[in-house]
Amino acid sequence: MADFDCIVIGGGPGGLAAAYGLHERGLKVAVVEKDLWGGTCPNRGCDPKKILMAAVEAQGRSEALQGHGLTGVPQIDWSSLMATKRAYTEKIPTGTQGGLQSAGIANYHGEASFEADGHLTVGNTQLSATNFIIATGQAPRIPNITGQEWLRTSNDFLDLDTLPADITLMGAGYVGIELAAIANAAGSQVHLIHHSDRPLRGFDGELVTALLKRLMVDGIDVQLDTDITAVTPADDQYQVTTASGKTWTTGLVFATAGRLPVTAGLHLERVNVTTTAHGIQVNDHLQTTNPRVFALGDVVDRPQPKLTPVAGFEGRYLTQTLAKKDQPAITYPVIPAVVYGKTQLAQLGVTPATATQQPETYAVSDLDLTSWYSYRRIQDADARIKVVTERSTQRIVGATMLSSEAEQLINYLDFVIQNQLTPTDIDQAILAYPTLASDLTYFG
Ligand SMILES: Cc1cc2nc3c(=O)[nH]c(=O)nc-3n(C[C@H](O)[C@H](O)[C@H](O)COP(=O)(O)OP(=O)(O)OC[C@H]3O[C@@H](n4cnc5c(N)ncnc54)[C@H](O)[C@@H]3O)c2cc1C
Ligand SMILES: NC(=O)c1ccc[n+]([C@@H]2O[C@H](COP(=O)([O-])OP(=O)(O)OC[C@H]3O[C@@H](n4cnc5c(N)ncnc54)[C@H](O)[C@@H]3O)[C@@H](O)[C@H]2O)c1
Repeated sequence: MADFDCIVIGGGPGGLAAAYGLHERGLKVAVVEKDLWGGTCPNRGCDPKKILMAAVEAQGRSEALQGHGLTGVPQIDWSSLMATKRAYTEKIPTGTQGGLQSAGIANYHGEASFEADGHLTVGNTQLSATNFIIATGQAPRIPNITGQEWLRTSNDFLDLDTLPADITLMGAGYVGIELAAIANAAGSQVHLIHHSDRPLRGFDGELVTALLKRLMVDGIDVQLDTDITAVTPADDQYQVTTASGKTWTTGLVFATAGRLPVTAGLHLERVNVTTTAHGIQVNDHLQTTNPRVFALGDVVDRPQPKLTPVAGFEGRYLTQTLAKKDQPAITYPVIPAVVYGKTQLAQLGVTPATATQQPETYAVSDLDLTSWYSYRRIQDADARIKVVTERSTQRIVGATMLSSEAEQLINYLDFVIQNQLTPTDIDQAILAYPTLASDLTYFG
């Protein structure tokens, strides 16, 4: 039986960060992956989505400049956009596995499961280790409705040969809103259906409403407080039925109603690793209820958002924890979150809602950016930011924004917050003008 210092289960961004880090520190490491090497983000998540989004963003920029120097809005050619995406994603699994092989990290392809004596089985191979890291991620949740077998997922959307003329998305979270933006830009009639009155609960309510309004202006049929109860085949399409009895016919229906931790098949009960409905239970050292087994990334039950940079941060943290004893508990820096599209919703640090509840501690500036040079130049009609400052230090501690530049500005503000910079500190640098970075001193 091959024996290792650490076996990482799951070859996604979190597991790989841990595996490379432990290997660099001289530990004998193996990684097990049951499906695509590289995991969700580069194969069927962030990266392929953002390749499709490049065309969406370009179209949005062009639309904004109609009557301001541009004529003609570019149309999306789905098959060539998908070919561009595939040219990227097709190389990911072999490239990722090749990287492990070149580095000398043992890698096994197959589903890992624990045995009662604590070793791991992958197919016919038995492996043992001093420590294990579970980094098995999440998978799309399929709601329990009549006709649930007809529901597609984001995995299917991101690999569609042809985009139907009409699609329905069940759930207006990150995935639902981003896929709606892509399909809408590519010419599909999109029905974005959400079961409550408030999608994206972690984000500022006013800016979420402004984002949904923009999606509706773009032609998306956004229905809130609507429960889809059945999806049934109708010729070569599907009939969607809601709890109120409303029906419509659509080309495909996608479950975008959240994701669930992937723990089935691991037999965690055999090694006394406890799970909750939200994932694997860990302490503040990412240690599970079995002291030899750790967990990180999307599969963990913790309050931080399930994002690639968070999984990578946890992988690097575990690298230190397993290589050295007596490491402090994990503490997270501020975590930026972005919902991508023609206009992007981004959030970081202290939220306006929290700040408003503590008026002695925080001040909130709600700024309409549409007249600021950076946004006027590109005719961004949505641009708005809420900046949270700490009264005692006058430092920025949080920001929520909507604009076609939000994905960039949020990272500049991340550096400002993380390094506790004041406008005077920022003024010490000469920044290229006129750019988003040269606006930084204007935010307070
Ligand atoms: C459509 C979509 C878009 C997204 N966009 C963004 C974005 O723009 N930005 C962002 O930060 N995040 C985004 N995310 C989230 C991001 O993909 C995840 O947070 C990230 O991939 C988590 O990394 P991970 O290593 O924890 O898990 P994963 O990347 O999911 O990797 C887990 C791996 O474990 C493997 N595995 C599972 N069980 C076993 C087993 N028993 N044995 C062996 N292997 C196993 C799986 O096959 C998988 O490859 C997106 C997600 C989706 C679905
Ligand atoms: N841009 C990004 O960084 C990005 C993009 C995609 C995904 N992600 C990550 O992946 C995670 C999962 O994304 P997601 O969009 O699948 O989940 P999500 O939790 O963000 O959104 C799912 C939404 O569907 C709703 N819902 C649940 N059941 C429903 C039903 N029956 N009908 C209609 N609506 C229903 C939920 O209330 C929720 O608001 C995110 O939380 C995020 O961490 C990030």
